Amino acid sequence: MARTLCRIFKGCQSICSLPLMKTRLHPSASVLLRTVCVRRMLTLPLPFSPKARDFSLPNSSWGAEMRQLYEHYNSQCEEEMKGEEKQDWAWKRLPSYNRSLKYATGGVYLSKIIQSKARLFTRNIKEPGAAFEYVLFVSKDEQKCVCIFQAGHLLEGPPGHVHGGAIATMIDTVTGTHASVLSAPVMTANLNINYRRPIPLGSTVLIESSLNKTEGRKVLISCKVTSTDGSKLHTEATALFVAINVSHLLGG
Ligand SMILES: CCCCCCCC(=O)SCCNC(=O)CCNC(=O)[C@H](O)C(C)(C)COP(=O)(O)OP(=O)(O)OC[C@H]1O[C@@H](n2cnc3c(N)ncnc32)[C@H](O)[C@@H]1OP(=O)(O)O
Repeated sequence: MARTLCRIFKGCQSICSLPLMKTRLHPSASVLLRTVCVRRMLTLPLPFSPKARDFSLPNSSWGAEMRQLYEHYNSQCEEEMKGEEKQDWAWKRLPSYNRSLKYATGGVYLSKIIQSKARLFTRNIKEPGAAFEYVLFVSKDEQKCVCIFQAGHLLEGPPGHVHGGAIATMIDTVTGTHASVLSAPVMTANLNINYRRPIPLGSTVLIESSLNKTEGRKVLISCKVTSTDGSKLHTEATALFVAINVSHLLGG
């Protein structure tokens, strides 16, 4: 609860700081304005739920392999310590929501209904385990990103195997998230995929993304999808992302 309030407060802080930057107020008036702003924001309906679900946390649908790998990477993640230095860590788990909170109000051209109903493609199926179950970890130096992906029964393409479009979706998600961590918001400009070996439905695979190079606004990434022990190569890909200004998304 305290963390949630802290997140909301931080959001409010940036909003409340705008008028203060432009007008010269007596310090006591500034404090009052901030307090009123924060109180008002807390009583107004928010554009997103303050209790947003983090889909990257384990749920009952996760198989033993998914859980073991999650524990393996999670045990190497940053541990939050109160009042002390944070411990060394090799990986960081990236939380995952079904809506990007930062842009939750959507583009100016979207209707209110679309804005309120829009959900991230990979996180829009309510039944746990039915479609995309995944968690992403990014390395400390951010050169690598690894995703543990369990493909649910709704992702069937060829009988008993995962649809190529679903694999492409996951590759785009993993490499795109990695590129965003490395850069600013990005969009996929180019995605090349070689499908080498089908992925059985219900299985867990590793999707590994590596930075090839950055060139100005361009981020070039390579990616491979393997069995969890690394012995089978299922898919290989390269991707080009271009950093965008968010206004790029507001033009329609
Ligand atoms: C949490 C979940 C994360 C999921 C992440 C998923 C990300 C996505 O799926 S995004 C959706 C799919 N992608 C799109 O819809 C993008 C549509 N395309 C666009 O909006 C634009 O073409 C965009 C943003 C890619 C580039 O446009 P713009 O910003 O004007 O850049 P532009 O000046 O054309 O190009 C910049 C550089 O990239 C290069 N470039 C652009 N497109 C390509 C391309 N397809 N192939 C090769 N190079 C390209 C240009 O040659 C240029 O290079 P240089 O600087 O060396 O001259």
